[in-house]
Amino acid sequence: MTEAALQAAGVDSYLACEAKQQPAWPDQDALERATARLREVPPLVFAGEADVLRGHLAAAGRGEAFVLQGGDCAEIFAEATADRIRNKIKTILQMAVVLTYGASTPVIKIGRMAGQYAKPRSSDTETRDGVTLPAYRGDIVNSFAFTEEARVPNPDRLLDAYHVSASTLNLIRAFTTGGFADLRRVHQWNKGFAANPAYARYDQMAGEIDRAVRFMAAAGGEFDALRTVEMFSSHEALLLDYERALTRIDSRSGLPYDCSAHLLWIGERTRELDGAHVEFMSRIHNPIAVKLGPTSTAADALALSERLNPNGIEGRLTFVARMGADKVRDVLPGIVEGVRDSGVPVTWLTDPMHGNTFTSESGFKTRSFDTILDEVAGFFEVHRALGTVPGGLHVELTGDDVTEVLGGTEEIDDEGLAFRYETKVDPRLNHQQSLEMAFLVAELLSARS
Ligand SMILES: O=C[C@H](O)[C@H](O)COP(=O)(O)O
Ligand SMILES: C=C(OP(=O)(O)O)C(=O)O
Ligand SMILES: [Mn+2]
Repeated sequence: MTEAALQAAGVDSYLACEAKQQPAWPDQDALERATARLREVPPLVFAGEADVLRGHLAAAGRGEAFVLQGGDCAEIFAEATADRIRNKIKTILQMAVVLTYGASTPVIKIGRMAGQYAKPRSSDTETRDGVTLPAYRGDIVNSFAFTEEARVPNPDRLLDAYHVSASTLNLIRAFTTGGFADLRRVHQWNKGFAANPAYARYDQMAGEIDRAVRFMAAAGGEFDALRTVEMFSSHEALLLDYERALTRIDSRSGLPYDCSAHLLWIGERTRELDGAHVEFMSRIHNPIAVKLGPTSTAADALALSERLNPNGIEGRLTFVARMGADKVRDVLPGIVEGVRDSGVPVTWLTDPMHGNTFTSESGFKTRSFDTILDEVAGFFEVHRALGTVPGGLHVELTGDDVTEVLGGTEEIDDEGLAFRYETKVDPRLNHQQSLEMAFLVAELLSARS
């Protein structure tokens, strides 16, 4: 019955389109067994939650809130531990406090978490010391270990991804509603970190918040809203076998939702208008995002809006600009202007990470903190000049003290990258750099209106 309803809703139409960046599964029977099972498992999110997020994204598009979307480039099964998940949540919560308090703006918190397991790659292969193997495509497909066996796409990993996502999401829900995220613990979130200017600044702000909260409590205020935090999940909807298998008919509306996450996005490498990703996403009713890189045009953006949001529903479509600091001021204005003039509702985020990646002299894939900030500043400048709304920030970050991005007040240099470089794909802001970025974005945001 449900399968019939899904098919009637057209969720398989993408099968007729070219799907880029999909693994070549060697064992089709194993793939079918895995997806058949995934079609039966409970959904990870409820369609009603996705609707709530759509409403929040609409508010961000109007400038009434600000989106903070962050997490790993690629989540790793073995790293889905309580400590690491807690550190990531804590980082997002701390950044959100800085933004909310610093810019007096509600912050919508979205993790690149609980499903960010599939990676598009520039090359299908990787060569090390003269040995060439299939590229690592994320834990949902194969393993990072550099052996022939590890790199074979294994459909059992789809089920692993579902289960690890479920346990991650469970912990996110527990932490954000069970007391950990209570604003009266704002000081504790900063404990245990070494002395550093960003932490000192945070501590001072936490002190002010603490006093305000105590004052309101003494004055008899109601605090339920401060005890829990709303946090949403998101990932790139890259692996269509997985996304389709987790699509369900919403019992309230009879409409299909991809219940693998609240928000799904289409990446820069798979946003062709006639491609399978756009076709699939046009059929589901979650809020969705599309990355726009430096080769995008206003015509591309408008065509995507027509395909993905033909009814002009506010909050349905978010564009994530990832132009590069050297291009954002030249390329983005024409696109934002075209969208503005057409009147279609779009929420604009900046991803200042993906257009600013390079290989350091010592051979690490990295980004520089100042360049990342420069792209964020450029994004705000473009919107200010056009009278449009810079609606949020999309970043790759971790709650751990890794050394993957150059710069910041710790002044991580090329030599320093080797100290704790852990990412399997792209370099992430560490905890301290994330907080530092939040303070700088809070200043830009305060000047938004
Ligand atoms: O996360 C984004 C992409 O998957 C990543 O930047 C691609 O990296 P590659 O160029 O190393 O394949
Ligand atoms: C693959 C990613 O980005 P993009 O599609 O913008 O390159 C990503 O967000 O990790
Ligand atoms: Mn990435």
